[in-house]
Amino acid sequence: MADRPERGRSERGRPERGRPERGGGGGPRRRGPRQRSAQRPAERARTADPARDVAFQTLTAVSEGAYANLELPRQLRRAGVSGRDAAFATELCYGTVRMQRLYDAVIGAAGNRPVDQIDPPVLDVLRLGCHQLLAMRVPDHAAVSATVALARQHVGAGAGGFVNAVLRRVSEADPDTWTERVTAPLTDEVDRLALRESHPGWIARALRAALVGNAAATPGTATQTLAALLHAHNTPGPLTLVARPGLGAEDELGDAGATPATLVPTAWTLPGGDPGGLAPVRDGRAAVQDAGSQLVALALAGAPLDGPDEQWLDLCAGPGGKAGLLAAVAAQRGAALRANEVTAHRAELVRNTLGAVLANGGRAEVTVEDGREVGAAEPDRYDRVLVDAPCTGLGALRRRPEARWRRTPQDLTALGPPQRDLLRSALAATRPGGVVVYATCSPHLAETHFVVNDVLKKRTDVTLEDVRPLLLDRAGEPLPGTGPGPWAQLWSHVHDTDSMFLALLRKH
Ligand SMILES: C[S@@+](CC[C@H](N)C(=O)[O-])C[C@H]1O[C@@H](n2cnc3c(N)ncnc32)[C@H](O)[C@@H]1O
Repeated sequence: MADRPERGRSERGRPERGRPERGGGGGPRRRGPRQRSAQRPAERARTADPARDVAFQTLTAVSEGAYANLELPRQLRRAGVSGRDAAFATELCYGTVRMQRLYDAVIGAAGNRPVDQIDPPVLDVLRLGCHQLLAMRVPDHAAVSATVALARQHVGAGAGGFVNAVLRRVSEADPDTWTERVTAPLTDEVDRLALRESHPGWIARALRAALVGNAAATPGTATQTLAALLHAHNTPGPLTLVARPGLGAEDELGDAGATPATLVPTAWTLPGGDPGGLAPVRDGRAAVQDAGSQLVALALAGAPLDGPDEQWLDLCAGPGGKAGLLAAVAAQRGAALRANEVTAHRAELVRNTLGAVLANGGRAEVTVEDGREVGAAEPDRYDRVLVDAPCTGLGALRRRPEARWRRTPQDLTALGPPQRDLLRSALAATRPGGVVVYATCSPHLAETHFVVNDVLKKRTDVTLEDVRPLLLDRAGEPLPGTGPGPWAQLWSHVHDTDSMFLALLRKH
């Protein structure tokens, strides 16, 4: 059993972890006076507890290229860890991966050596120790001794001694002092902020440009707003479900304790627990889906249209989240959805997602083709087309803890041409009078404004329309804070969604 105090009770006046103040951008939590371990080394555990072991094994797999959101459930199952221990392992693992850059700076200072001179497994153990000491409500003595046990079990007694020495030094100062100490040498304000909130500098600068470019901040307020956005990436988001319309999931979600989200008509918020255990999720009438993604699908479905409204296309559909919602709405209107995906195994996921709509009499088919060729193969055919383009995912960093360390500026160079080609193909596949929604789960200007502007350059047959009136909350009111138009940018720190971008184009 992992050591932690009762839920909701703050240790030594520490704020509730995982729910830091918004907008403060304060990095790790502020804490009261330190506790020292009364344990002698001989009394310390020699093997790690299962929850910390799961976090360590997951971290090791993530360092080797695994995705935390896929690896962690596997490790939890393997170790038979569930309930509160699973929640502890999840926070420890996700938080450690997210805050890695800051913790490495702290470890380097406390260990008096650069982290690239520390063996990777020892470094992983130290990072886990830092997260317990600086951001979780784990008493210092428990954090140190349990983490030393982890080092002994997985690396050896010598590593245990080193981990003990470094973590004891870490425990001698509070989180704010450490943050101040390691960021002080940096002279640039954005660099300091990036380290404090544990993001690569290039991502922090790109997000700052996106905030200004979408009028979500002025050059004068950009750094403060950026602090709120980066901080949101380090804060677990709500557990949001979609109730696919017309499939009767709503009552069951309500019975299971979910509440209707105000932001989107189809969204429900689950206070906790395993959504996979709910019957409507198991049979595909509902699913876990970010509210921003739901808004994108509903915006496409809600765009006004003259003439026929029968053929809908999702050009890049895998793994099928938006296709699932589109198919349900299309079925209510007697329209058919074609969900296309270039990767066969992702197309299979789309097929699974569409099962519930098909079983209910909806019309949807899944195709496996390069979306860049669909426009030439089927010109002027579709009434509504979604291009949810492959992108860096810089708007979904809070849901993908390791993504910020994997992405590079070169990804933007590689993604630019297919993003443009897919949008061109979508326009070719759209009938005159039909609409295309171009969307990304990234606010990076190179994947959003620049793509749409480039494709529209020299084209007189396509107009960019204001998409903001199509972003309606549950009460039917337009969402505030999405920018000056005509496109819209959602923000994690404002809307509590992924930072999705969407633009509405109409072909004439
Ligand atoms: C952002 S994801 C789409 C997410 C999806 N709409 C959802 O809501 O679940 C982009 C998808 O585009 C696919 N893709 C990449 N290049 C493609 C291409 N040339 N043609 C079709 N799909 C492509 C990727 O495999 C990936 O599944």
